[in-house]
Amino acid sequence: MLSCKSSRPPLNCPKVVPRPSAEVSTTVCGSMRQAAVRRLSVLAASVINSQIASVCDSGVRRSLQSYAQCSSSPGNNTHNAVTSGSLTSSCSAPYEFQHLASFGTSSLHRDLARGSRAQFSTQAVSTSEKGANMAFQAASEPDISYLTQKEAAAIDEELMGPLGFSVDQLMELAGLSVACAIYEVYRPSEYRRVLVICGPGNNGGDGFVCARHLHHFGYAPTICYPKRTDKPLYKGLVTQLEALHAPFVDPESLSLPLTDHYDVIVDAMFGFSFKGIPRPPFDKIVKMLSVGPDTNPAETGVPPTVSIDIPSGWDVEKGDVETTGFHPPMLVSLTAPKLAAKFFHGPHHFLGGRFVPPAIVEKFHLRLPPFPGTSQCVRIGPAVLDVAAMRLSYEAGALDEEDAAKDPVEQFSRWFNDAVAANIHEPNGMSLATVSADGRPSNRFVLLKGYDADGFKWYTNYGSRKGSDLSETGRAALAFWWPGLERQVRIEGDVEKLPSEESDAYFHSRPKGSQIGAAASPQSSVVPSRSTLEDMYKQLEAEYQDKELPRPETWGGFRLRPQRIEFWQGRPSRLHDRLLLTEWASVHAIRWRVEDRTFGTIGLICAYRSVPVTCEHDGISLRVSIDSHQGRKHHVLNRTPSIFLSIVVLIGW
Ligand SMILES: [K+]
Repeated sequence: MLSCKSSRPPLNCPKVVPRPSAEVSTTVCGSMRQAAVRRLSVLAASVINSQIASVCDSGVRRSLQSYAQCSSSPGNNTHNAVTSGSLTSSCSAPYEFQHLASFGTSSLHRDLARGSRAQFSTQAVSTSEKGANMAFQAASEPDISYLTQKEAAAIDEELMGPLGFSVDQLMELAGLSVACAIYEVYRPSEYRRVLVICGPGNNGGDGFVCARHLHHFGYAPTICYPKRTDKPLYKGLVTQLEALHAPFVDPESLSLPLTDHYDVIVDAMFGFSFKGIPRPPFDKIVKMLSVGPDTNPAETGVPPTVSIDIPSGWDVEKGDVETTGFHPPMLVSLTAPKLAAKFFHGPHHFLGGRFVPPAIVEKFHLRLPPFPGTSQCVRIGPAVLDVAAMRLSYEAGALDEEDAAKDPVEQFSRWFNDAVAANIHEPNGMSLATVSADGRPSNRFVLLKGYDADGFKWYTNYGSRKGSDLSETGRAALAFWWPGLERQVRIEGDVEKLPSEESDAYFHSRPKGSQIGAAASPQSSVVPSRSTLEDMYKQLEAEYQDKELPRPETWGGFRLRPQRIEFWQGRPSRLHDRLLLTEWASVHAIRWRVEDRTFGTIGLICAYRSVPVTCEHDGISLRVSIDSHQGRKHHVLNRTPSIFLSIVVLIGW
């Protein structure tokens, strides 16, 4: 019997955690990493704006391969490493997150260590390098109108005059858009306590509306409203917030460090009608908030500030001419940015107020970016290149083994239905990873077209790269990513072609346009021009106008018979839930068994939450007992002695 007690520091300990040793072996790789990061930043900006394939040159590929070979982050964390930036500064990540890279050895890492190649596309058939670079330029210097103070007021009058809007209507949409923009950058999981400072005019009204929506989004807003008015609109907005039990505080009670009480500040003091220098009591508040966009809230005591329409105290056209020193990291311009916004250099600039009708656009010759989908706000200005700072806390749910279906296809079905119900865009989109006979991996997104106990199906051109990889090796891996639910499903197994009758039936169920497209496209081969493809399409369209198009022999379905299915649910601090089911064949039937939960997770829970842990083993199985505030939990792991050893090392670490 072996017992060990953990004595790790609590989670909020500010201690800097050394990077895991395998990652630290970077004296040689350090400069390559920096180069990779610089290039990745440019690449990331291009990803945001356009298809990127053609800008990823061989140098980037080499740099990234170097990085991948230097790092030892666990499985999915290679993705995390790229997006959350453990390339540059793993020590700037939250304390508990820094530890995660210490655990586990992923199959991806093993594959890379064996010398397999990481996959990067270097060529795109349909995207020119020039096109991608132009898209990047466009994002850096947005083609957008900036308004003078006079124009802003004139638009206001036009909206509320001939165009029939009321002030509370516009205020509602403006405040909602600010709340939505805040949610994009400062999630309530980390920035729950919001101080909204409201001025005497409509900018202050936007602040009230924003505060109300923030409440409904899961934040805890507090209001500072130094100069009250008796106007019914404002009294109503105040009453609405009081009914939500939002506290109101006096300006005198505000003092540094504001970070003790608030995680983010909304500056709704003055908008486009501001003139001169802030008068009391706003002068003191502006002074208190006067820190640059890149300063550290822990040092200044000022949480990140979001300014509505204009950073308060700034001249509406000339910016911070009074040198208030107030430079918030986030600005939400309404209707269109005012000239002062040209002097805003913070990382987050959004446009809100999705209510500008074409009559205003025409009359004032406005150039405005389109709002995506149903969004109330759109990011403008240069894309954020601080990839290291991009991280979300996963809080959408948990996956408990006891709640999961025993049959993985049934479990997949549950999650797939959840994804459909959650309105995830194309929930049947999945990445399909294949490998050629000589070990070159490749990956792309395709659409799942059916699943049942026999496997997961999709259709493609048999002559494509994936088609030939699958014919050569007969193996593939699928991955589904459902962002709103923070869930991932990974499926690996053997692949076979579907019977031709099944491919025929599916082919003829497709819209005629898709059938012709499949027949016309010489998949994965370079075509002289797009018009060649279009000509071929038109020719087939004419030929088969009134008759059935036969399924091309080169086009059909595949089925992956799963051998491993992993269900992954994101959790806070990267302590995700994973449930891995692997197939095992008994004499009578194929069955599934649940693999052990990630050892690292158990080790982490013990090590970083300072929970008492006891381990007992009898040579065949290891019983780990953990005391937590929810009671005593037991985990039994059936593993070989070497695995026991590593678990014991993890727990004792
Ligand atoms: K403001």
